[in-house]
Parts: sequence; C-alpha cells; structure tokens
Amino acid sequence: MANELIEMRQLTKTFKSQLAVDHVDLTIRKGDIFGLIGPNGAGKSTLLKMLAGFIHPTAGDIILFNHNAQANPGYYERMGILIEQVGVFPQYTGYKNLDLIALAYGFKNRKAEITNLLNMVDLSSASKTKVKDYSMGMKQRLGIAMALLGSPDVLILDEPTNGLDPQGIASIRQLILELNKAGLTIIISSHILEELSKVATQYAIINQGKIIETMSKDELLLKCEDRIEVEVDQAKVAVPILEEWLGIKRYKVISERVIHIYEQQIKSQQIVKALADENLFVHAIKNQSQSLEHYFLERIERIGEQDD
Ligand SMILES: Nc1ncnc2c1ncn2[C@@H]1O[C@H](COP(=O)(O)OP(=O)(O)OP(=O)(O)O)[C@@H](O)[C@H]1O
Repeated sequence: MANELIEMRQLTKTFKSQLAVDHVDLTIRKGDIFGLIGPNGAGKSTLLKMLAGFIHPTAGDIILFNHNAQANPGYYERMGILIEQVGVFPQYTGYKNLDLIALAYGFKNRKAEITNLLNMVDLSSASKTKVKDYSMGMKQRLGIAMALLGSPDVLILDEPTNGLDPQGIASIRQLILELNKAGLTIIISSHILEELSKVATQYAIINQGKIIETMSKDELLLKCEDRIEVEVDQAKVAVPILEEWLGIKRYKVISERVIHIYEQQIKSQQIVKALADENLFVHAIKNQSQSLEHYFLERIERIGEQDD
C-alpha cells in the first residue's frame, strides 16, 4: 500500500550467540511518529541500526518504499538517523560540523541548506558557537540537523532525550512534532513510555528482541484510562443489562467473565445494584487506574514470567 513506508518481515539479528532482534514483523506508515519502547538491552538500537543500513540483518527482510532494501541499498539514503551519542567535532562550530557532512555528501547548495536546517532546529543564533560550548540539548538538536541533511523521508531517533534536562526534553519534543507536521515520518525509541506518549502516534513494545505488542495512541490511552473492572458469571449476559439500565456505551469485554467500564460518571454501587436487580451476582468489582509506565512495566514483567 502507498502509505506503508517501511516493512520489517521476520527481521532478525544475532551477535555471536546473542539474539538481539528476534523475528520482528512491523509496518511503519507515512506520517507516523512511531514509538519503539523497550527496556535496556531490548534490541531497540539494533533494530534501528538495521533500518538505517548501518548493520546487516542475520535473517529477514527490510522493505523500504516498496523495495527490498538489502537488494536496493540506495533506499537507505532516504533514512536520516541519530543514534545515541552525536558524533561531532567539539572544537568546530555547529555550522562547520554540518558543512563537513554536506561537503562529504557533495551537496551543491550547502549554505542555503545548512542555514535552513539550523533555523529548523532553533540553532541559528548558535551557528558560530563551538559545539564544545553547546548544552546537551543543543548537541542533540545539532544531531537532528545532521540527520536531516539531504532531506530524508524518515527520521530515526534513538533515545533522543536521554540525559537531557526538562527544558532540553521539551525542545526536542517540540521539534519532533514540528518536523512531523511538516510531513516527516519519524521513528523514535525510548525506555520511558510516559515521555514517548507525548509525541508518538503508534507504538511497538519490544522486549528481549521480540515485539510483544503494537497499538495506536488511542488504544494505549484506552488501556491506561481509569475504569471499573467487573467480574460476573457471564459478561455477555451482564453487558446488555448495563447498557439498558445504566446507559453504558464505553466498555470492553476482556474475557468471558470480566468487563472493563470506562464511563467516569458511573459508580461501582450502581453497577452492582443494576445487576443484582436482574439476579446477576457480581464476584468482584474494583476501580482501576494505571499510569503508562505501570502498564509498560506490567507488560514486560508478564512476558518475563511466561518465559520462566
Ligand atoms: N555489537 C554488538 N555485539 C554484541 N552484542 C550486541 C551488540 N550490539 C548489541 N548487542 C546486544 O544485543 C542486545 C540488544 O542491544 P540493543 O543495544 O539493541 O538494545 P537497546 O534496546 O537499544 O538497549 P539500550 O537502551 O540499553 O541501548 C543486548 O543484549 C546487547 O548487549
């Protein structure tokens, strides 16, 4: 489909005996801010490095812009990437650092492109300052400008807010949103779901090299929304009663016995009473709320337990 910019099919990377990325299937669409979330060592950087063509997969395929990237490596050039530490010459200015790369790439209109990029990442006023005098946040923004040289279609950012202060984090977040608004598809990794949730529109959770869940922003918010969990004998019998008597519309049947109700104005007692009036017994009922971080940790732990 035209909207699918990147497809990973059974993508796998092994370092000697270490399985870093394990048969990953993922699709990234045009306009996504795709958040790859996972704990340390989960395989995020390895996955991103494969997408950028920095390292070769052990098995599986990467399809970039409908072409197999391994067979057509030119498509990797349409990916801009910033991985962990920015590789810069600290004794040179921001402008000069960008110019060195532009020169190496053989860009014709270097001055205009660099001026435009510095403006975009809000470093125009520091273009003549040596990078050794930049804050961490400024260095990251320079790194993003470097990744944007050559106008890629996709920007890959590996933990771009790591080690930044709140102001630095906010400015990177703002930049990501602006670049996306201007049409750039962005893939961003993080080990903090709360931070990712401020920008990402799609999510994949990775743990021990495997994708354990993918979801949209709306799906994630729903999973973490305050709710009442009701356990009954048969959810399919209870639901029509709750719809009719309490007018609930926002609910999800989790299993044969469990329903989640997201109507904030409805109280547990009303649910128990409505069901009791129809001779249905409530086995358990509780209010639940969980933070994004709690949800993420719970997912990771649950998978860990299954593996034990
Ligand atoms: N070049 C390498 N040689 C050997 N093992 C590697 C190499 N690169 C990564 N690994 C291993 O692969 C696994 C995944 O590492 P990766 O850096 O991709 O994880 P990550 O999710 O990016 O973690 P972090 O947030 O800590 O960087 C880890 O067990 C790591 O030790």
